[in-house]
Amino acid sequence: MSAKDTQPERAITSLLPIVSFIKPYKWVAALALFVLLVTAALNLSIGQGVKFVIDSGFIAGSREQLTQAIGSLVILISLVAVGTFCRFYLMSWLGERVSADIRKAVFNQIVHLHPSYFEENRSGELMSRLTTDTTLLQSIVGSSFSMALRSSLVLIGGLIMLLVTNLKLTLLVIACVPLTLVPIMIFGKRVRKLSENNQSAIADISTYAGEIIQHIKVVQSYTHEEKEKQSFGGEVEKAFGVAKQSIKQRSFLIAAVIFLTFGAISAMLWVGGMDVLEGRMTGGELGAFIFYAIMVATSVATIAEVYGELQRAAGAASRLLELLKIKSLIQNVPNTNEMKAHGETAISFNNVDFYYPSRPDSAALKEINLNIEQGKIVALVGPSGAGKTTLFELLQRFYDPQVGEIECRGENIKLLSLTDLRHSMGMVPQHPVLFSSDVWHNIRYGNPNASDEQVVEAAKRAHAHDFIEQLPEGYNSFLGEQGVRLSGGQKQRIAIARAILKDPDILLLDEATSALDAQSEFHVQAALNELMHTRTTLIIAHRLATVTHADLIVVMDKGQVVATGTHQTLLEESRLYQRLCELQFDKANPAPV
Ligand SMILES: Nc1ncnc2c1ncn2[C@@H]1O[C@H](COP(=O)(O)OP(=O)(O)OP(=O)(O)O)[C@@H](O)[C@H]1O
Repeated sequence: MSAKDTQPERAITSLLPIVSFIKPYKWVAALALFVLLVTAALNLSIGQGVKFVIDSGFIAGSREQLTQAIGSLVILISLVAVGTFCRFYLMSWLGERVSADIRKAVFNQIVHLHPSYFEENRSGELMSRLTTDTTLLQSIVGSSFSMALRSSLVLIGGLIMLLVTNLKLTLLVIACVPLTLVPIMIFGKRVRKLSENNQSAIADISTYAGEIIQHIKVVQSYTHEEKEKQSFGGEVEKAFGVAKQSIKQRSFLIAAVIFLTFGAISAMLWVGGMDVLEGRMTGGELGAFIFYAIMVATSVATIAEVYGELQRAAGAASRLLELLKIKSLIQNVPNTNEMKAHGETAISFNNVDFYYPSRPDSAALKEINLNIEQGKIVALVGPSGAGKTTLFELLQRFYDPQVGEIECRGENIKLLSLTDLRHSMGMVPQHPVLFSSDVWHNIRYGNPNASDEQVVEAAKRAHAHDFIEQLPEGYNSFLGEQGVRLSGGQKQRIAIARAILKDPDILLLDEATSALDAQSEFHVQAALNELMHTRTTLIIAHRLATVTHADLIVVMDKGQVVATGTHQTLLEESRLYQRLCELQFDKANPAPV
């Protein structure tokens, strides 16, 4: 979201929905508010203590009364200290608790969102919402809000006490209040706008750095280090520029408030001092008055400072709540149907047209009609960009087609529960994803309830057990980002073991054996054969040699199915298939007939 999208009037009110996150802890919040009220009252009563100390102690010249007055003051201050401890603890606890809950809610929301959402929104920006934005809210609930409330209470109480103590001086103070409010309004608004720009500039930085770190080898092999340093430097400087403007406005805000409030106090001291000299008020009254005036001034200053923070948090809150409001485009229907027991047709595509949301004008799939029988091996072949992967994406309901329907065992997949549908399918992608965790975790991802024995058994069937045993710590070795490096074929076999453990009815293979050497290919192919056994299998075949024995080969081109048949029939009937074969097979390596 850009700063432009946020309407100024949404400022503080956009924090309101946070209340629903505080609700579960309403007793903690109520107790914290009660303590806050009591300490604010106690704070104010210190002023009376000051008056008592001056008038009864110093002016009256009585040692006894001075001791008594100081004693009461110490008790008061002790109570304030205890109250402050409780307030601080409860409020901070609430802040941490609420931000933890918001973080969880945001993450829970993100994992269910439709994949196309992530194409439109950069991961760096989402990360910054999870971390920076929630941290801002934590400081709001945990401290800024209580500071604002406490200061408001002290401000009101202080003004009342001022009125009680001396009307004329109070009017002087009150006349100065609008003077302090004007800069708060002007600068506060600017601060809020700039802070939002700042947030999104920081999100840009982290996205940029994340991408470079992820692709560091490409950067180094093209020797683009200097260029990337410059570009990143540019991004950082841009963020600094925005931050600088924001700092300037905030500094102006604070300086103006301090100057104006303390200027007013000086004026008041002068007027009050004159009154004491002329006997119109006691020294204690002036002491108490100054005490209250300082409290009022600091409250106004605190509110001014916190107001800017509240505005920043309002931006964060509106971004987070916007994210929480997004409905996944892929949803379960209210009453999902049970997936039928095995039928003759495992999967069928009926007149399916599909356009990616980012390319609404060009069909990625057009008029797809396809029947895939139970237990058969079906290969999808065709030039790059033909729509093979897209077919897999639709099957798993990462996207829904705009026209036509897809059936799984005779049931429209939109009417099945997403969990049942995805449970029935196992995907082995071309570039398997490993998590930064050990081998156990990575294989067990296919079935979190699997025992160690079952994991090892799956690894053996995937021809992965031997190389896993040779890793530095065997099955306990860390894979993924920070872990040991695995070869493409090894990663593929871990992914196959994962799929074996999932034991799906329908297997989706994005075959990647073309990238492997003969030895790895042999192992991966053997593992795949083990996996395909007794299942309905769809293979995206990049190398025709591996699928010549498929029960059905589907030839795709430009989003359409242009021919279907066996290797032999297609060799006779499909020009495109012939051409693909000619490109891949030669005399030394002839096509099987
Ligand atoms: N997320 C996406 N958003 C927009 N267009 C996409 C997206 N993914 C794929 N496409 C486009 O859809 C078309 C089909 O792509 P798809 O990945 O299904 O082809 P493919 O046959 O699997 O190709 P390859 O063999 O190279 O993997 C292509 O034109 C591609 O550019």
